[in-house]
Amino acid sequence: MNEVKLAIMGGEGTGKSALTVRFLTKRFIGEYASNFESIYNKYLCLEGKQLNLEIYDPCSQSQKAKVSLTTELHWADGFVVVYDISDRSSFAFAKALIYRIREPQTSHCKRAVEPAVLLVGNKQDLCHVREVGCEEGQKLALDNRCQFCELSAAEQSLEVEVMFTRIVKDILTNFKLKEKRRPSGSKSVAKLINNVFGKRRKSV
Ligand SMILES: Nc1nc2c(ncn2[C@@H]2O[C@H](COP(=O)(O)OP(=O)(O)OP(=O)(O)O)[C@@H](O)[C@H]2O)c(=O)[nH]1
Repeated sequence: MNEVKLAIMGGEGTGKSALTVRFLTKRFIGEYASNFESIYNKYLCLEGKQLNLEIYDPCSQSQKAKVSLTTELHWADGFVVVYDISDRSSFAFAKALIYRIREPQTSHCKRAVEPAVLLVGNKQDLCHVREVGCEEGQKLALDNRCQFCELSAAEQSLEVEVMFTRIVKDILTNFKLKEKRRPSGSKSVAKLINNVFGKRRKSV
């Protein structure tokens, strides 16, 4: 069974828990305990594969501390980065998180394929007090090789499910890419060893 690890990141109060709980239970519960972090498990069947999806929902901490992301970058196969469309500062924080995730990978962890990222503008139901334009979110996502959507955890159960399915599919695509790269890598090492020892044998 494939293990898929997804981290839900974003500023305080952007709706990370609301999105996670909506996906897991199809319900919107107004308030969530925010002083502890959780890892949820969900079994899924996607593209004919059985998956064990682990979702990491961090507790609210100082935004400055969370932008380091060191543990998450090593743990997660993909990220959902959430901001609140009615709160510009949460968009600035989402931007900082995305820049951190997209930093040259070798500087913080070695990956064959960069992690999948989906940027989410949550609380679309508050569009009458919108502070972040939809096109700003789209541009940030496009510039940083991320998927993008706007939705409302409060009002849209189906959209939330589609959003999670999209990021999990992207992660599965990355797994396939990694698989493709691995055999060719080992082949070239084998070829190299063969070349070196083959030549030596010939010259004896
Ligand atoms: N109007 C509206 N409110 C929402 C939506 N999603 C979440 N909220 C509210 O926003 C507040 C914060 O939601 P949480 O899910 O606790 O946000 P969080 O990002 O997990 O918060 P922290 O863990 O404290 O960082 C709560 O009062 C939710 O009811 C939404 O789509 N629309």
